[in-house]
Amino acid sequence: MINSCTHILGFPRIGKKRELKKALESYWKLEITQKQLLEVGKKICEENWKIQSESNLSFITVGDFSWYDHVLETSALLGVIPKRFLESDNKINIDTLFCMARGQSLNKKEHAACEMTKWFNTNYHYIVPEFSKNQNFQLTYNYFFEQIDHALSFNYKIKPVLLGPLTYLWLGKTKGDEFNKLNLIENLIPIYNEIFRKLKDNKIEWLQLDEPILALDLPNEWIKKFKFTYDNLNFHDIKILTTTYFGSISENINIINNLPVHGLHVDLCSAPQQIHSLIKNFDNQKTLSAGVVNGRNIWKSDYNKIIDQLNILKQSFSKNLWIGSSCSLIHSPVDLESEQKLDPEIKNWLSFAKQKTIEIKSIEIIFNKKNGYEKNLQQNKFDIQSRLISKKVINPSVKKRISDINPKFYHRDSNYEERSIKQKNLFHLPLFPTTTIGSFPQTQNIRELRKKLKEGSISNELYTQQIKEHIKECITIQENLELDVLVHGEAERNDMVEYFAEFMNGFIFTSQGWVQSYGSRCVKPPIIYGDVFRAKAITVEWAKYSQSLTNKPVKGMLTGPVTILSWSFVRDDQPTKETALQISLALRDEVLDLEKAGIKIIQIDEPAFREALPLQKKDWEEYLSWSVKCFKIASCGVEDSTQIHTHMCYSEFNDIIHAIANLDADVITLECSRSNMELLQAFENFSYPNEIGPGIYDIHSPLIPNTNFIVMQLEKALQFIPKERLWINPDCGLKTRNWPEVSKALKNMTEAAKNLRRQFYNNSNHF
Ligand SMILES: Nc1nc2c(c(=O)[nH]1)N[C@@H](CNc1ccc(C(=O)N[C@@H](CCC(=O)N[C@@H](CCC(=O)N[C@@H](CCC(=O)O)C(=O)O)C(=O)O)C(=O)O)cc1)CN2
Ligand code: MET
Ligand SMILES: [Zn+2]
Repeated sequence: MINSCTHILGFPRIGKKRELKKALESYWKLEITQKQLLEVGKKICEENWKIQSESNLSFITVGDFSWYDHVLETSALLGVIPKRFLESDNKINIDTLFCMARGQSLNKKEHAACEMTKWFNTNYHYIVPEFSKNQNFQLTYNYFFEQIDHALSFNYKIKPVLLGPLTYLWLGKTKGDEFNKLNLIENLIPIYNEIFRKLKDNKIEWLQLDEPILALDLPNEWIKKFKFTYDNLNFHDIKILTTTYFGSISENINIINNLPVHGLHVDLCSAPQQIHSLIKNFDNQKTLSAGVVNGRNIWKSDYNKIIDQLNILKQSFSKNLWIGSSCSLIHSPVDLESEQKLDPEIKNWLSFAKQKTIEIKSIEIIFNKKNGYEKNLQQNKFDIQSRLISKKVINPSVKKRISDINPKFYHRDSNYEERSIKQKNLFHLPLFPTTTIGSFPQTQNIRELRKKLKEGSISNELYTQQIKEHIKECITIQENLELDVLVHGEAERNDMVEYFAEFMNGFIFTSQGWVQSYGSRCVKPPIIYGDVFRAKAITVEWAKYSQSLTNKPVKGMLTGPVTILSWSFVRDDQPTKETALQISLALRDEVLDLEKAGIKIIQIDEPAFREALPLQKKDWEEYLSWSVKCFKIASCGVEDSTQIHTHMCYSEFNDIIHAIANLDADVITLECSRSNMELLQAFENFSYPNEIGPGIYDIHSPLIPNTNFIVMQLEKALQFIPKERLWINPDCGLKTRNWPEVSKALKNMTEAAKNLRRQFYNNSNHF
């Protein structure tokens, strides 16, 4: 019989009821002790291992838990702690991690948080390792080994997981001096060897070493370093499973064959076509782990399809063919059984992390025709079929509208130069107009109101009235701060994607389907199961009300099509771009309704625009062609004088600057404060034609930027952006901050704007 070990690449660590989130936030507020926090973490690990053990997986995956982020956890393990976060005794503990992630403002000096960015093409964010030129690596933080001891105390057969050395380096950034971080590999190898030795002491048989960068278009020097690195690693007889995910490794297969590792994991969900090159080229003496259960969506696996794939692989990999999840399950919600209110028909099509773990074992049973397999297979066939024939999915009138789209839908009447003149005459904004990105603090008070509305303990009328009070206060505060373009603050929104989805047909919502976004912050991605359309106006009443409170322009605030799509669980029964077009039309309806209601500035956020870019360049053009078109379908129906803003964050924009320009938004506001305005270089090199508001302070940290700092940031920005086209704003929405922080920070921001205007007015003949 085939040795088909079963395993997952990682399990969600937030807990079934977001226990970790709650514990972390209480700990940061000093409401619980560190001991209590550690206890919560321990319980979650135990629960996760129990799920894997009860599913009879061959291995229990250990080391996937982290307090804030697994890359940060790896930095701590390897001793990559920027000096500013080190105490005099050089000791590190979980508080060090939290300071790095959130910025340090203890009783001493304030230190900026480490940079945070998107994990490959997902909505998960990791803390970017910071390397100094003579970076010293050392094992100083023991938590990885503590997890292993903890798991071993239950006598589980475990498979620890660790980020591989090259992927770890790839994810980091050099700070200070410019140097090639790849050269650090030589210092890093001994530390990994020390880790392997310690694992050997624990009698570990297999180690999962994640090298997902093998699925990217890697520069040659990085490819070459794989052989060198792995030849110099001393695994101490531990078997290494090199894990890849989110794409195909076809291009790098020969490199992988030559590495002294014992197995390879591939993601057959994101890149099923690589199966052919694996059969042709992958060394069949090694173990192949087939990632067949999709960690990135919530649909029940189609066992028949998967068994077909496994049967193809069996012909070549008859000895060691493992069955696993495509990637870590951190990207899917924890447990479908927590959902009590889902439409039972649709619920039967779904599978969350716990169910996926069970699916992996079922697939193994079917594949090896073990006792009772037929019943399992029959039931699955029936469930898959029920979705295919369901009347809930298809809507002919949506299909008709899509076929009616013509080029007029995606072009503004005039080009930016002409539009900008009309807009300047309409708004009379000062030089360096100040604005914010949209959301203001989502206070406990606001969330409780919504909770009560959901439970039915307050009426819709009362809810609306109370939210209006919050909006009013928010507008007053912005007027007092002398901001130029106001927002309503998004108090009525649970989340920028979930909120819009709730008003569109074709979506359903979970009540506990949380997925970690960063640190303690989670999102509850909506599920797109059918054709999407907007039944009625979504934001118009709120926008009209907000605009009625002030003479300054209030931006209408929408989430863009690519972002709604990317931050939802999407259909796998039609091309993604088809779903994207449907969402674009729904948003176009909303944009036009806002304009009709007298809203003259409309922001369409696309923070996921870059994240959704395929990982391999060969797929970029196809993506960019439909994603740009979708944004334009949503935005281009308006008059020249209506100003379209967009906002993007947490990404590197350099490589897609052309596509960003093609969106033809009148104004773009960007996150770039944690990366110190670096990315503006691209906007200068390319001479980005429209207006830009580079985020001038980091809203994800509780630290308050002072006026001098902001002026400095603006001066940096002015090196890249002409003064006539520079806006001033924070780098993202303010919903995670509290009011005292926001008021102080924005006060300093508007002060900085005034300082700068004074400088320019003094130097100019016009004033
Ligand atoms: N979908 C999405 N992805 C994104 C972002 C985003 O905004 N949305 N932004 C970037 C990441 N940034 C993020 C910033 C903040 C939060 C965030 O604050 N999430 C909230 C949950 C937001 C939410 O849905 N809130 C619900 C409330 C859900 C809730 O916790 N309710 C409590 C009760 C209320 C209370 O007592 O606090 C409960 O049910 O127990 C609402 O407002 O209605 C959290 O983790 O705390 C998430 C991501 C990139 N990806
Ligand atoms: C993650 S981008 C956030 C944009 C949204 N308008 C906000 O201010 O929260
Ligand atoms: Zn943002």
